[in-house]
Amino acid sequence: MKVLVADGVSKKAVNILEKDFDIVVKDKLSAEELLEIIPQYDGIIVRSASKITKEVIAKADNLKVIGRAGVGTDNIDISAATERGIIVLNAPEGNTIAATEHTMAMMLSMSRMIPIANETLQKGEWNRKKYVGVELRGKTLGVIGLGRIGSGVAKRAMSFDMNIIAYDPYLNEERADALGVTIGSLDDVVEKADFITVHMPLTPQTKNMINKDNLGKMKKGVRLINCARGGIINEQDLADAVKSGQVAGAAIDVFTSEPLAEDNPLRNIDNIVLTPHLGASTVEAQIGVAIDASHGVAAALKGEPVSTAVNMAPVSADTMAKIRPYLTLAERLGCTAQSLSDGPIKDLTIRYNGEIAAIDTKMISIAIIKGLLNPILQTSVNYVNAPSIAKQRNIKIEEIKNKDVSNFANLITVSVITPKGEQSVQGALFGTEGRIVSINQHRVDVDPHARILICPHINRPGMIGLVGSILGKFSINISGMQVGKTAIAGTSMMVLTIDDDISQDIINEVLKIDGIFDAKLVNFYAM
Ligand SMILES: NC(=O)C1=CN([C@@H]2O[C@H](COP(=O)(O)OP(=O)(O)OC[C@H]3O[C@@H](n4cnc5c(N)ncnc54)[C@H](O)[C@@H]3O)[C@@H](O)[C@H]2O)C=CC1
Ligand SMILES: O=C(O)C(=O)COP(=O)(O)O
Repeated sequence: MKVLVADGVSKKAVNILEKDFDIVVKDKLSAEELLEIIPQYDGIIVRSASKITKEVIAKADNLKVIGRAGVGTDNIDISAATERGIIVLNAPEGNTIAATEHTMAMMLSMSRMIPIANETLQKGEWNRKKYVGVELRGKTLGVIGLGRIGSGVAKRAMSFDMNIIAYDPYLNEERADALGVTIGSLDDVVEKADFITVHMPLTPQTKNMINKDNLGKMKKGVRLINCARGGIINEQDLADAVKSGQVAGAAIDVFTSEPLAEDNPLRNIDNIVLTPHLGASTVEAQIGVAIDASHGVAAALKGEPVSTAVNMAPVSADTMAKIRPYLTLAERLGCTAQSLSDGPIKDLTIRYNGEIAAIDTKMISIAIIKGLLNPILQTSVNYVNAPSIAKQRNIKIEEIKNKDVSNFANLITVSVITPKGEQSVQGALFGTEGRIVSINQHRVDVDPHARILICPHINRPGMIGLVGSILGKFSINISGMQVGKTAIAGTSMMVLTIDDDISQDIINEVLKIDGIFDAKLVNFYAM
């Protein structure tokens, strides 16, 4: 598979990905070139420069994953990607410190007028009177958006003896208390703060959140910082407020249009400090986000779940550690249930018994659905699109959890109903190894790998030999065999593990044997 590493993402990404994939690096990529080359790629890693639009996604016939080496995914059309089953993931933590420190740098350089003092001094102007700044000590800093970066800024500002007032409608009180900040409304922040810094994504709610109306309500001489996203503070309104003296200074790293447009109103105003979207631009942050994004991309391309996917049900790292061992087994149970069924599946019931019932099983159920659908569909079914494809196919899904279980520490039961009846398969984890422990009420112990041929048959001597000789005739090697017991009188279940490919003609020969009720091939390679 082929991965495009764009936008000057650190070469660490190449080091990680080149072991398993073909890598092409394009530090500078025009919109036209991206549209032209995207069909060749299975994965892409970008920063904020490349725009992965609906049009790009429409042409991305092989794309399975978009990795964002950074936080903001506003340069990616996530709903278009989700519709095509493309995983979008980000690297939310690697650049937090860089953006936090940049915000502090911007706040300090704005309040001490360092950029203009430097610029004029470089030209030979020794002007100590003109560049008298203000202290941070004792001032109130309003933090809007108290997430990773906002809380880091609050923490650092406290060490400058600033008072913090924060507005974040999604913040729980416990976290605010732990941070030791006062929580207020947006109006509180607007009216009380001497400095205001914004740290939330650009959304319909946050766009133009700071505008001429509330700029007018702020303390005269307020200073503003935006190291989050261009447009949260209306650029024209801010420029006007700085020119009128209502706002004493502003420090802006991000813009409505990047690279900075020639006619951007924030240009050429002495009290405004501008940087070209440098918040994440430290050596450490770029290495961090490249490592995180490329591990995510590698996992996605290998069909494994990704904890930083933004278009999938979110799973914490802690939950992921608990569920990871179950995922392969879950997928294989889904694949087995599909192979056992005759006709379209109408209902899928997933039962979790034992220890597993206590954990968040959402992703395990998605793995089952993925295993169930992948063998029968042309489109690749993954952790992103599996639930919606099941819905489109009118498969009713029910999850039942119960801590009670006998014989096993944990048990997953996958039952499917088709117009021809019900089929069920159970699996359990032994250590980290998944086994199929029952098929249609026949107790077995099967390592679900390669291909298995499942033959319910009459319980009489010689049946295994008859099937074995047919497979032998076609030079099919049997590498494992199990005969399942059941309470159902007179029937047994033969499960043969087969390494080679096996055609329907051979299966038809097996079906002709007197006393063989059925022969179902489960091909785990087709998942
Ligand atoms: N300048 C740069 O180079 C960088 C910019 N960023 C940007 O900084 C921003 C913050 O990043 P993180 O702290 O990592 O994100 P985060 O997700 O940890 O925090 C965002 C916070 O905003 C809050 N929020 C959401 N909607 C809000 C609203 N309507 N009003 C007030 N608060 C709201 C959320 O509850 C959350 O606490 C993002 O936009 C990100 O893209 C991040 C890294 C580098
Ligand atoms: O991570 C973010 O949200 C950023 O804004 C950083 O963007 P960049 O990767 O430096 O183009």
